[in-house]
Amino acid sequence: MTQAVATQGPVRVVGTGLLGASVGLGLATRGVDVVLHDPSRTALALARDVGAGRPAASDDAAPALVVVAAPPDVTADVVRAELAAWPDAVVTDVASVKGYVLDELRAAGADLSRYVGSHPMAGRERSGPAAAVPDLFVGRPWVIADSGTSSPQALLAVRSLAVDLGAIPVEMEAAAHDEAVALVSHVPQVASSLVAARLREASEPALGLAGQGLRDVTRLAASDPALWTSILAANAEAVAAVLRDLRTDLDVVIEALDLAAAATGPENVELGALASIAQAIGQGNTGVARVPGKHGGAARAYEVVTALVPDVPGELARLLADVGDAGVNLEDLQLEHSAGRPVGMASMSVLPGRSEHLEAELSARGWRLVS
Ligand SMILES: NC(=O)C1=CN([C@@H]2O[C@H](COP(=O)(O)OP(=O)(O)OC[C@H]3O[C@@H](n4cnc5c(N)ncnc54)[C@H](O)[C@@H]3O)[C@@H](O)[C@H]2O)C=CC1
Ligand SMILES: O=C(O)C(=O)Cc1ccc(O)cc1
Repeated sequence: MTQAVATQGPVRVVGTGLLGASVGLGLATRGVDVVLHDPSRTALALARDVGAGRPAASDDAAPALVVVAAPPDVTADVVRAELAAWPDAVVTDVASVKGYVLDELRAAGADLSRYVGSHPMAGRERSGPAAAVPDLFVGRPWVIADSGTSSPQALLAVRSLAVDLGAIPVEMEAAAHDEAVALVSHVPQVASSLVAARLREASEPALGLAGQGLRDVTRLAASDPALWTSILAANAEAVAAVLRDLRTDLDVVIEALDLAAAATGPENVELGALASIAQAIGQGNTGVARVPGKHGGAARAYEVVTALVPDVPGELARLLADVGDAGVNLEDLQLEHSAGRPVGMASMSVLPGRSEHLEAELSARGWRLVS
C-alpha cells in the first residue's frame, strides 16, 4: 500500500543524479507519477532503472511540479527554461546555494511567482543515480526559500514535496541560507578535504595507526570535486569569510605551537602560548556542544558502551539482538575496524543511567567490553 501524499503528479525531475533520482524514487515509491529528464542519456536510463520514474516523452501531460536537480552553475538557466516550457507548473530547484540562483533568475526577468528555491539538507559522498535512495530526506531539514514573490500556491507545493518525502520544511531567505550553509556544510567540506589531502604522501605505517577520529574528520573528503567546485564557487563570498576566520584561528595555534617547540619544557613556553592552544580546543568543545543531536534537538550527553565484535558474519546482528534482549534502546552506533585485526569495536550510545545495566547484560552473554 502506498502512503497518501499531497504532491500532485506528474512531477518532472530535471537532472537525474543522486538528488534528482532520490526525489524521483521517493515520490514514485509513494505512488506519484514521475517523469525524468537529463542531458546525460546514461544518467537518465540509470535513474529509470533504479525506479525513479519514466523518461519524459513528447505526449506526456504537462507537469504540475518541476524539480531541477542539476549542478548549481547551470541551475538558474534550467529553472528559467522549465518556467518557460511549462507555463502552469511550479518550479523548484535543490541546489546547495540559493542566492546565486535567485539573482540570476531575477536578472533574466523570470516569472518568480511560480518559482520557489529549496535545499534538502541531505546527501551522500557519492554522486549519480546509482547512489539514489528513496528515504534520503527522511527526518532532514529541507530549506524553502521564498523568491520574494513566490505565490502561496507555489510555496505550498514545494512544502508538500518536502513533507511527502519525509523531510522537515524550514523557511529561510536565500541570503541567510547561504551564510548558514557556508558555516555548517561548505566549510566542513573544505576542512575535511584539506585534512585528507595531507594524507596523500603518508607512509603505510602511519596510515595503519588511523582510528575513528581520522575517519570522522575525512568522511566528506570522498565527495565529487566537480560538484563541490560548482557549490563553493556559487557561495564564494560566504565561504571565504568563514575560511578567513578559520585562518586567523589556525595562525594563533601555529604561533603557539612554534613557541612550544622552541621551549625546553612546558614551564619555559612563552607566557600565554599554552593557554592559546587550550583555548582553541576549549572553543571547539563549546562549538561541538551546539551541534544539534538526533531528531534535531540539542545534542545530548549519552553514555557509551564499547564491545569487541569478531569480524565474522552475523556477529554484529547477534550483538544488536542481545542489546534488544537487554531492553536497552540504542541512541547511536559507531563501528571501528582495527587495521589488520579480525575484530571490530562497536561503540553503542545509550541514555544516561543505562550503560551499567547494558554492560552487565552483555558481559553475562559473553561479550568482551572495552572500558
Ligand atoms: N550531493 C549532495 O549531497 C547534495 C546535492 N545538492 C544539490 O543537488 C544538485 C544535484 O546534485 P547531485 O545530485 O549530488 O549531483 P549528480 O552529479 O549526482 O547529478 C547531477 C545531474 O545533473 C545533470 N545535469 C548536468 N547538467 C545539466 C543540465 N544543464 N540540465 C539538466 N541536468 C543536468 C547531470 O547529467 C547529472 O545527472 C546540485 O545542485 C547540488 O548542489 C543538494 C543537497 C545535497
Ligand atoms: O553528509 C553530510 O553531512 C552532508 O552535509 C551532505 C550534504 C551535502 C551537500 C548539501 O548541499 C547538503 C547536504
